[in-house]
Amino acid sequence: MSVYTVVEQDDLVEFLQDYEVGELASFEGISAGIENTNYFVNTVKDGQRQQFVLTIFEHHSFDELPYFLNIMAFMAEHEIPTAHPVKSISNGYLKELLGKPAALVERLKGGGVEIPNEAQCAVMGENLARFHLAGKDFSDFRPNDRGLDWMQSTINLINDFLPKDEKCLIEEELVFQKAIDWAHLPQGVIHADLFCDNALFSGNELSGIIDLYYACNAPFLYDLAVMVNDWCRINADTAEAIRFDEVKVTAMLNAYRSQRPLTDAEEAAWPAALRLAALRFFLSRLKDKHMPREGEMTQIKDPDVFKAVLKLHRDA
Ligand SMILES: Nc1ncnc2c1ncn2[C@@H]1O[C@H](COP(=O)(O)OP(=O)(O)OP(=O)(O)O)[C@@H](O)[C@H]1O
Ligand SMILES: N[C@@H](CCO)C(=O)O
Repeated sequence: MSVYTVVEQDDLVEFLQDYEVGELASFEGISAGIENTNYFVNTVKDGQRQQFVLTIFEHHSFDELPYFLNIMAFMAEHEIPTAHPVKSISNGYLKELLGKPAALVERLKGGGVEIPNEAQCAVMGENLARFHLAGKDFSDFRPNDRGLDWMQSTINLINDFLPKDEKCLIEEELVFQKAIDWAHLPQGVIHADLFCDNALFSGNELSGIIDLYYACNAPFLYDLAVMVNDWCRINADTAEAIRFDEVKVTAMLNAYRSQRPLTDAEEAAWPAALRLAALRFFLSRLKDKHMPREGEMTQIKDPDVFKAVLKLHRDA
């Protein structure tokens, strides 16, 4: 259960007094998710039930959160399905609760998908392109803090924990990636972590994209590769047997291209983007495994999945 910060009824009643959301009716901790504390919060305003998600940020500082909350609001206002944060009376979207940064956001309908179908992959491709296009009018800038510099410092940090084959694989891949001209590909606001557990669906309808807390400015193509690597994978009992479902890959790419055609340079860089996206999550999962943060839930995300994905793309 990922409720690191326990909220009592009195705390919440007091917190909600700074919002125009009516009276607290009920609340309940959310077990999914590993980074933050999340609660479903139900209120009643003018006789109408209203539903929200309260997030207490366990790792972000007060300074970095306005960027993410502003993107969520911006995207929701530009008809990209995302959860709109709720403005408090005194301090905009960001508040403090029990000494930590906290925000109340609109609760979206639907649930996560475990094995996405072809139609859902297409919906995600289309909506990611719309997200990228809408972001062109978003004026704030945030560099990618999971880019090549982070990858290099992460491998330096975890080097001693890794078997030789993993070290070689990562080091070789970093040399390859550093030689790619990423800076000249189309860039803008990207989600950067759009895995299956960060989108809520009702049937084949996308109700919303969540967890925008890695959003940053980076090449659009990389964002698409992050998504293909998670949504279009066919998992197997062993990581070595992982494959890709080419029907889903094609559905996702074509739906993306229907909204924002890829440039020739992007088409050429696609195999490298798939590798870069695999490397990023291989490294973060290795770091979480070998150097877990203190107090973090140990819901291990398997690094071997992305090791296998990286090797698959390198061999392709
Ligand atoms: N706006 C929302 N509407 C409905 N449900 C939500 C919303 N935001 C989060 N949830 C639910 O809460 C769960 C946890 O949220 P989330 O994935 O953002 O967790 P986290 O700990 O903040 O991040 P991470 O996934 O990186 O660990 C989601 O799986 C989803 O079920
Ligand atoms: N989506 C990431 C975790 C959150 O960033 C992963 O599956 O490794």
